[in-house]
Amino acid sequence: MGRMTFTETALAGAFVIAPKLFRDNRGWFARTYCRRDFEAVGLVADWVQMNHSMTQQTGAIRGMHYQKPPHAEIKLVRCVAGRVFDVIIDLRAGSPTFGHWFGTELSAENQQMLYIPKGFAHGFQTLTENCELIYCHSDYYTPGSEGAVRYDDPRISIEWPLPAADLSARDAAHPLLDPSFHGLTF
Ligand SMILES: Cc1cn([C@H]2C[C@H](O)[C@@H](COP(=O)(O)OP(=O)(O)O[C@H]3O[C@@H](C)C(=O)[C@@H](O)[C@H]3O)O2)c(=O)[nH]c1=O
Repeated sequence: MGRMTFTETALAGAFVIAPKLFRDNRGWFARTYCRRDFEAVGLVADWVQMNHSMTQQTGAIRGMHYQKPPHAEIKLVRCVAGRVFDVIIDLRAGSPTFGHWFGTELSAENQQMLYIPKGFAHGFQTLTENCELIYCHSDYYTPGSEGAVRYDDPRISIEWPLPAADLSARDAAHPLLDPSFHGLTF
């Protein structure tokens, strides 16, 4: 049976997932989600929405986004064209890694996915032109519940691989984290 491999990151509950590619003369086939396989490692999510984005320019950053409770969501992210540096920030109140970030390369070539639990902000920087990401979400898009951390917030200090380019006006203008912010509680 072709199982994907799950590797927990330094941020507990967040996993890099590598699907097994079944290669043959035509190309390959891969299972990208299986409730049974996910449940076997304790990951339980009911996906209610899927999103797809395309980002043209190399170096572009989208993020760092989350939805506030009660609309906090689990996300599963995969890159299906190009290469991105995908980043999450642990914003869970009381987490031993609160405020820490983790980044990993997701690409159409490595077909890896990032499983992002509730309580994390997420974003990415494109490493090539024309990057496409596909997301599964466990909650509905709820505009009034959006939260964000600015990509260059000094309290987090994400090391982006390239100079930042082509942010949305909204992403460029997120306020810095308030010193009184001690995380999201559920
Ligand atoms: C996320 C989202 C956006 N939209 C609309 C709002 C807006 O007019 C347009 C573009 O939205 P944004 O500028 O928020 O797109 P973007 O900056 O790509 O937002 C995404 O960023 C990455 C990092 C994530 O993690 C995603 O969950 C999502 O927040 O699409 C929806 O209708 N449904 C959705 O689920």
